[in-house]
Amino acid sequence: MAFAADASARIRGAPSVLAVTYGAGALNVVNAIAGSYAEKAPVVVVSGAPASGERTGGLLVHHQAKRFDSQLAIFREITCDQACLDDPARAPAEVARVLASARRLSRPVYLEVPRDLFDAPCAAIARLPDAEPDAEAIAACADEVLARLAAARRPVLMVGVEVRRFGLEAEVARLARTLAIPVVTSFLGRGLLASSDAPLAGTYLGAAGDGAVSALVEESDALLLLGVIVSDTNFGVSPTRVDLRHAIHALDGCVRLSHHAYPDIPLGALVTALLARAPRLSDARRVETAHPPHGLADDARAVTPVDIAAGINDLMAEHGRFPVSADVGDSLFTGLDLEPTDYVAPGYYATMGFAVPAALGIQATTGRRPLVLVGDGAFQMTGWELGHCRRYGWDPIVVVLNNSGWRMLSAFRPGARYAELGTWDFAACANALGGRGWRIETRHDLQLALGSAASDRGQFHLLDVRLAPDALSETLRRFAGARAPQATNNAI
Ligand SMILES: Cc1ncc(Cc2c([C@H](C)O)sc(CCOP(=O)(O)OP(=O)(O)O)c2C)c(N)n1
Repeated sequence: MAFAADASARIRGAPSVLAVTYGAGALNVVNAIAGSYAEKAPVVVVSGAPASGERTGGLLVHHQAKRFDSQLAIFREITCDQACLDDPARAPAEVARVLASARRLSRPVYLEVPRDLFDAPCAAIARLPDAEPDAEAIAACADEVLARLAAARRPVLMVGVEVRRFGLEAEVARLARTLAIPVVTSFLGRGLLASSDAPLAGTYLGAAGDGAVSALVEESDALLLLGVIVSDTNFGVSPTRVDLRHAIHALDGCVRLSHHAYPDIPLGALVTALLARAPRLSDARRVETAHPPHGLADDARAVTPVDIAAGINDLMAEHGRFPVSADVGDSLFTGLDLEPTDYVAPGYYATMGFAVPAALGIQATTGRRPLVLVGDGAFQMTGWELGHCRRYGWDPIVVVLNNSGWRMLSAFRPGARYAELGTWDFAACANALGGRGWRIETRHDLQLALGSAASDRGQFHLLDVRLAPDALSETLRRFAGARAPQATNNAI
């Protein structure tokens, strides 16, 4: 359920809490929290630990892997702040410090509580005030950024995940409108500014994306990256296409310009300073990008990923926007063909198993009915969490892209036998888990199942969509084509 806590933090834009048991529980969430760290989801991990006296009793304690502090050492690597609350007198200040780090950096944190101290009395925990940034440094930084943009012939703004994590979308849309320079989103920032009138040109996917958007970014002589994680997936597998020496990169509270940097510049303070002095630099208009697919055909033809996107877009046009959680593999790329909606997906850390528990976290903490896009391989890992739905009244609509294998891997290495999974009958399993299962063979089946699921509340619906092994999304085809011929096993 660590993915559930992660998705809840993402979609609410606020920290979530994950309580785990020492050892087997805490170490079981390491992969998910590593993904939270990589993609800046502020999850507060609270773990039990051996009682103070047990550490000197001479016995190994059940769940202990190596040393008593091995777990803390592991979580130091995947959280931005930590505390072991073994002294009630110091605990309030330590918890306040750790929670302030989670808010300031939008990254996971770790609290460990010896089991004999869980109900030890201690003083109230005061919320630490946000640190005051240096106004002079921020002004100097904003002036230099704007001077760079004004001197450029082709300035471009790219917005990324931190704009969402720090709730800056409205301010950044205003900044984009004021500067009137072209704006694109990174892969992880997809959906940002979608409902604004900012001069948005689309989502940058490098060699795998829209050629006009890629040209805008790659030919820019002043690329302002606001809150963008510079990774291979965000830069379309080919970082060499973008010369970051000409870029201005604001991430993790630091602004880098070519070969120098301004430390301690919170993104919100930078955006405010830019807004206060931004001139109109161009006359860019919103670019009408290719409209997401609609109009799922009602016929007996086999389903393809673009049909799934069209069917979901039709459904949202009729029933309103669902929050969507997508897993890695072609689910992630099919999600790019959806109309803009709240969308959580591990687009950079790219772990499998995220989407189903993420959907449960969304419904548990927002009350909204989610829609899930997940491959058969990823469903095999965590799809069984759907068994919790009946007890809590959750009713996600789960679309399984069942192509009988790890198609994202075989797209890069055709014929790889390790990618073959056989065909599992997830529809039959759904009924046993307390939901309604649909075996989808044709586009008619898909249209019927989506409409029925949307009209039936109170139970989850699992649409087991049978796809041909070579039925890939256009984006995955381009991604696979974009990689060098000696593609590695690890797709992204
Ligand atoms: C926990 C885990 N293990 C392995 C991987 C590597 C991997 C991918 C990453 C990206 O390297 S994509 C992928 C296949 C996913 O199969 P499925 O869910 O059926 O989706 P599809 O058939 O659409 O590919 C794997 C195994 C991963 N991302 N996460």
